[in-house]
Amino acid sequence: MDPLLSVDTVTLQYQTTDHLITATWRVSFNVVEGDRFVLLGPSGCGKSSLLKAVGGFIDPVEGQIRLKHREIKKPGPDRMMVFQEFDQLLGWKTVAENVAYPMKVSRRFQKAEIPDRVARGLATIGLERFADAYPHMLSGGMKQRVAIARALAMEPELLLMDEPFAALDALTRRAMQAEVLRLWEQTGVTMLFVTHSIEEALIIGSRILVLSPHPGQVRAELDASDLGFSDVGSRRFAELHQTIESMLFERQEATT
Ligand SMILES: Nc1ncnc2c1ncn2[C@@H]1O[C@H](COP(=O)(O)OP(=O)(O)OP(=O)(O)O)[C@@H](O)[C@H]1O
Repeated sequence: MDPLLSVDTVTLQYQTTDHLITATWRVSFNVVEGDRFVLLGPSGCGKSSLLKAVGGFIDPVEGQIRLKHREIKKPGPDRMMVFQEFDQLLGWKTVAENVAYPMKVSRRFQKAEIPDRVARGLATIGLERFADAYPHMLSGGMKQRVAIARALAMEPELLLMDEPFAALDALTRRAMQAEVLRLWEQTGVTMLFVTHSIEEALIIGSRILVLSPHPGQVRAELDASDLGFSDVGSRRFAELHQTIESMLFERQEATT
């Protein structure tokens, strides 16, 4: 299948005043339409940097990133990002205004269709009653649902999610994972999802790219499309969990 996103031998670096930091080293992977593609690896292995590069916020020093064969050079409304932080919503705008905002700014849709799109977006995440509420009135989980609805309302080619549930309590996190899977069933949106939780990767991901510690290099690409919520605790889930754990652990031991 023709890839929607192709990341080809991408090296990412940051130049600080004293150091040149290599975040990823020659990372390659392809994401096809409808994938729930997960980038998994320990803290500092360059997962967020890769997502930012796909978002068009940083340029590779080596290699290329292409969306539908076109090189990514800058951010665009075809790639919407959801972050970990609860403060990604605009605090002075209501929930409905927050969802409408990227649609207005990007002019991706006709002005007249925006209210209807906002209403549908809020209905899909069950927050229509909170359309006029302000972000400070919402729980962390609700804020993340609004951020996801806002991104999905743009009908992006690619939904980029950077540890979106890492700051939530365990129960809410579980509920949000189920919510994302439900939204994926509903919309079929292609997702690129960053996490350092093996369990989350196995629940959310149809494919999992395991990255080595800093600087991030591809360790393996695994198929987890047959695993979901109902498989947590199953033998296959435990085996794959163990396989990934030893990959990450072995590598860490080798570098310490
Ligand atoms: N703006 C920056 N300036 C300098 N170095 C940076 C910058 N952003 C990230 N780095 C460095 O690049 C490396 C990769 O960071 P990155 O945040 O992409 O990793 P990560 O896998 O997402 O980690 P985490 O799970 O902790 O968020 C790290 O060594 C980090 O310190």
